[in-house]
This record gives sequence, structure tokens and C-alpha cells, in this order.
Amino acid sequence: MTAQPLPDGLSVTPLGHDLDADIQAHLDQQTKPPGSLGQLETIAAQVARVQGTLHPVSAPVWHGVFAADHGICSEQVSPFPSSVTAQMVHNFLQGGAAINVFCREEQVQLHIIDAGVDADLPEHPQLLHRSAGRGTRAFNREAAMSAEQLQHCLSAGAEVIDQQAADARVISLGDMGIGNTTTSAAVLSAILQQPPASLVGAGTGASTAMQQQKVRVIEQAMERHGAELTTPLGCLRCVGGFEIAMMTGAFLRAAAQRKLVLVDGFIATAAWSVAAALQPAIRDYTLFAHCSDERGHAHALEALQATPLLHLGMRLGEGTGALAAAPLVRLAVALFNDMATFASAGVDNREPEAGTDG
Ligand SMILES: Cc1cc2ncn([C@H]3O[C@H](COP(=O)(O)O)[C@@H](O)[C@H]3O)c2cc1C
Ligand SMILES: O=C(O)c1cccnc1
Repeated sequence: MTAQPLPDGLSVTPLGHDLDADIQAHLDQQTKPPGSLGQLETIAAQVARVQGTLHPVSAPVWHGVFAADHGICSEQVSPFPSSVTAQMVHNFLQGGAAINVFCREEQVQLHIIDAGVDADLPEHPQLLHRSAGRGTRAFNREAAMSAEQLQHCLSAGAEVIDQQAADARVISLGDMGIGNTTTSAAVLSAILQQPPASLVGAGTGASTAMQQQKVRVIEQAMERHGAELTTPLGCLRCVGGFEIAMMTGAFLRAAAQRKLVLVDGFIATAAWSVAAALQPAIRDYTLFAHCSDERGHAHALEALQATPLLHLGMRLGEGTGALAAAPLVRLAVALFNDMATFASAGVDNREPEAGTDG
């Protein structure tokens, strides 16, 4: 087993607590009973802490959809053919996918990243060519990717953040890759040390028999790769995907650059779980946007002690769940910045109760 190095620029510094008291005092001076805006207050406080300011901002938001193909599709783990990955990339570039509508409505900048799609893709201003190869290998039979491909993915994910999202304050990542619910279940199973059956679900609509096949190929992979799966990068190399590894690099770089990261559904959570295993401080910079209807997602979030904001019954990917939470971040930050205080509005603050100290 060879140790895999983590590329430079991916270490994440834990947030300090210097501003915490000022942030809380600001929230408590606003014209509302203390804490009455619930999680909107928590979100605003987190954005302020991430940005190190009492004047946080919720824009620009940058969204990247990382696309790649998966060798494991040769084992009949998805009802859809791998060709759909490239076809959906064309759909993204033509503006017709769900994520295009989210980005237009939210005025979010969108890039598609070819992390390793099995097709020739066109030149297009929104498409970034960063391919690590034309799809991974079937991970139940051999390692999904080489050590060089893994390093390429981690570095390319980080570079995409530097090159395309330098001024963004919020980073939202999505995926496109037929077969990647199986890949993600394998990654999460190894990272969280949970049985594959607890993380496998229907994906794009797998039957019960097909879900049993998904469990089988992951169990075969566990047996084949053994101790290689005990390190986060070994796990990514043996059973990961090109888009997932690139998302891991992008998540780490975004947090290293003190940007807020929005985590989408099952696939993004798999990529994030590797990032968190490498750099636990990434949690300080993270909002878990939603709980996907993919069966293993609730289980993974619970194991990661992560509380998602939304439960909308979505199970699409592309980053749609992440962007569904973007309006909440905008609202939370606007409330923090724009509400009057008791003093400025001339509203009487609460009085100490008789017989108590405070
Ligand atoms: C038309 C279409 C659009 C999608 N957009 C995201 N996914 C989602 O479904 C795929 C994973 O599911 P599985 O593991 O079952 O193949 C990923 O590409 C994911 O992003 C899509 C799937 C389809 C079919
Ligand atoms: O939650 C997700 O990310 C997801 C679920 C099903 C299919 N594709 C993605």
C-alpha cells in the first residue's frame, strides 16, 4: 500500500472564535425575540464567521457540475446507459437541465467540468476540459483509477476553484455520472465503515434485484481492495470516481480559501466525506443543503453528524439540492445585515423578569 500525498493548498484552517460574541450580540440586538429566526440566525452567524466579518455577503455564488463515467456500469448497476452522461453534458450546455433553471433563477454562475466523460466533448465557454480519462475502471475487478489520475483529479478540482471561482463567496458543487450512486455508496461504506447495504439505494430507479447487484459489487470491491480502503485517498483511488475525486479537491480548496461550501445530495456527500476525513476543519465552512431521497443519504448524514437544511424529497444530483438552499443563505445574510436594532427603531427591548438576575 503506497501512501498518497495531498496536493499543496488543500489544508483547511479551523475557524477561530474571536467574532462569536460580537455576532451573537448583533443578532440579539435585532428587533425580534432572541433566536426567533431559528436556523436563519445560525446560517448568518456561520457565514459571518467564515468571512470573518460583521458584514457578511451571500454572493457571488459559483456552481460547478463535475461529470464523469464509471467503469462499474459494466456490472449492470444503473437502469440508464453510460451514454446519458455525455448527453446530459450537452443538455447542460444548451441550458435545458434542471440545474440550468436553478442557476438562472438564482443568478448563479455555472461551469460544467469534464472530469472524465467517455466522449469527445465540444469547445464551449461553460465547459472546462479537465478529463482524467474516459471513465474509471470497474472497481470490483481492479482499482478505479491510477495514483496519477487521482492526483490529477485533486489538483484539477482545486485549480478550477482558483481559476473560475476566485471572487465567489459561496461554492456549490454538483455531479453528473451514470453509475455514481454505486460509486458513492462504495466510498461512503469505506469511509464511514458501514455495511454497503445501508448505503445502497435506487439511484435513477434501480429495481430491488439491481440494488442487490449494487451491494454485491461493493462487497466484491471490499474484499479485493482490503487495507487500501482504510485511508481516505486509497479509498478514492480504489472505488471512487473522477468527478467525485475532483469534487473532493474543489471542496478542500474552497474551504482553504475561506469560502462557504454548500453540500448537495448523496454523491456530493461522498466527495465531502473524503475531504472531511483528510481535513476535519472543512466542517466549519460547510452547510448541508438537503437530505436526498436516495436511501443511503440520511444514513450517511447521520453517521457524519450532519444536519441538512431541507427535506424536499429530491434525488437528482447535479447540485440541485445545494442550490435549493441558496435562497435561504441569501435571506439569512440579508436579515443579519438589514434588520433594525431595538435602539435604531425605538422598540423597547425585553425587561428583566422580577426576581431573576438577567
Ligand atoms: C436524465 C438524467 C439526468 C440526471 N441528472 C443527474 N442524474 C443523476 O443520476 C446519476 C446517478 O444514478 P445511477 O447511479 O442510478 O446511474 C448521476 O448521473 C446523477 O447525477 C441524472 C440521471 C439521469 C438519467
Ligand atoms: O442525492 C443525489 O445526489 C442523487 C440521488 C440519485 C441520483 N443521483 C444523485
